[in-house]
Order: sequence, then C-alpha cells, then structure tokens
Amino acid sequence: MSRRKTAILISGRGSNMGALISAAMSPDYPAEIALVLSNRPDAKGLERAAEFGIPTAVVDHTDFSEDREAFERQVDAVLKDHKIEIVALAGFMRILTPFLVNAWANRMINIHPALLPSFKGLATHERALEEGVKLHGATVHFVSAEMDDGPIIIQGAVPVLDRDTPDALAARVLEVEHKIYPKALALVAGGKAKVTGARVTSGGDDADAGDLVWP
Ligand SMILES: Nc1nc2c(c(=O)[nH]1)N[C@@H](CN(C=O)c1ccc(C(=O)N[C@@H](CCC(=O)O)C(=O)O)cc1)CN2
Ligand SMILES: NCC(=O)N[C@@H]1O[C@H](COP(=O)([O-])[O-])[C@@H](O)[C@H]1O
Repeated sequence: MSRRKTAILISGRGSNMGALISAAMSPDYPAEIALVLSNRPDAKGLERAAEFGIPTAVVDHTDFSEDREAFERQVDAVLKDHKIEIVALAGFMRILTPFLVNAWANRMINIHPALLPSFKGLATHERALEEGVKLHGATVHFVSAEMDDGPIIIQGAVPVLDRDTPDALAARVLEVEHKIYPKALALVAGGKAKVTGARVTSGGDDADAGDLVWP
C-alpha cells in the first residue's frame, strides 16, 4: 500500500516532529513525511527537518496581519502543491478557522499536552498542578473547528508526582507524546482510525483508537 504523504506543521523546536520523522524512516510505516511547514521563520524544527532532507516551507502568519483565512489559504496552497494527504499539527500554535479545518476534515490531527477533555487550551501543565490532579498526559485527536475538541484517537497518561514542577511534568508528558503520536499517525495513515460522527472507530493493532496507552 502506498504511504500517505504527510505534512507536519510546527511553530517551534519540533521534538514531536522528530518522533514522527523517526517512525516514518521504517519502510513499513504507512506515512511518508513529505513536508514540514512552519508559521514562524525562526522555528528550530525547520533546521531539524532539513537535516533529515525533508522539504520545508514557511508561511509567516505575521505577513497576513489579522487575516487568518488569507494565511490559511496560503498554507492550503503549499500543502496541495506538495500533494499532501494528511496534516499533523505538532506544536503548531495557531488557532485554525473553519476554512482550513473543513478543507482537511478527518485528515488533520493534533497532539495536545493534556488528557482531553481536561485542560483544553494553553498552560496545561501549570493548570494540572494548580488543580492537584494525580493523572495527566497527552492526547492525539482529529482537529475540529472548536479548539481541542475533535474526536480522540489515542491518549497516553503519566502520574503527577508530589513535588512536580511544570517543567518536570512537561518533560514526563513529552516522553509519552513521542510514543503516542507515531502510533496515532500510523492508525490514521493506515485507514484504521476513521471519524464516524463524533467518534473515532479503529481496528488498530497495538492500540485501539480511544484506548488509554500507558508508557
Ligand atoms: N480550530 C482548531 N485549531 C487548532 C486546534 C484545534 O483543535 N482546532 N489545535 C491547536 C493546538 N493548540 C492546542 O493543542 C493550540 C494552539 C494555539 C493556541 C492559541 O491560543 N494560539 C494563539 C497564538 C499563540 C501564539 O502565537 O503563541 C492564536 O492563534 O491567536 C491555542 C491552542 C492548533 N489549532
Ligand atoms: N496547544 C498545542 C500545544 O501546546 N502543543 C504542545 O507543544 C509542544 C510542542 O513541542 P515540540 O515542538 O517539541 O513537539 C508539545 O508538548 C505539544 O503537546
């Protein structure tokens, strides 16, 4: 079966991008990383991608002032130029309008550093510590128009320790992010995680869609 051409969208260092690139180095992996695109010209992940010989592109959101849809139309044009089939957001820090979300419905995924539906939005680790939760983690979900609300594909959980700082907790969560994101992309690229209504149905091998995956 041909490997699904996948673009990774980043805004920063790209460690999750690195995990996806590493997974896709296996010829049996159902996705090919065909493009890394950033909204920030200075994103460190662009350098990392280039080191792997992966084509990169920048669509700088500040070039479009506040016209979010104009920014997204340019992103969409670049994705189509590269014949992309799946989009994986990996630390991509722009809220998308229904334009791009609908253009890539059921073909755009995101990794969020919390166990959704808990802690949507930003500063998830700080909020988890403030609320005193004992279980935290990460979620890979399909992107919907509403922020961090799309159907869940896979989650990974980690314990919150008594003297955790936000950085310590973030580092523990990041480890599980790097494990579940490649699994989630493989499920989507392999046609094993499909959105039916508001749910994801899956015939996943090592992790069914929606299952809690412990590190
Ligand atoms: N329509 C959707 N867009 C995005 C989703 C989504 O589920 N639906 N996921 C996010 C990723 N994300 C959390 O996982 C997230 C990213 C960015 C923001 C945010 O407030 N961005 C600000 C700018 C912040 C900055 O530039 O540093 C903004 O866009 O004004 C919240 C959550 C990706 N998009
Ligand atoms: N709301 C989106 C969000 O906060 N995403 C988070 O940004 C980090 C990016 O790190 P990376 O660039 O090293 O993958 C990751 O922890 C990801 O979950």
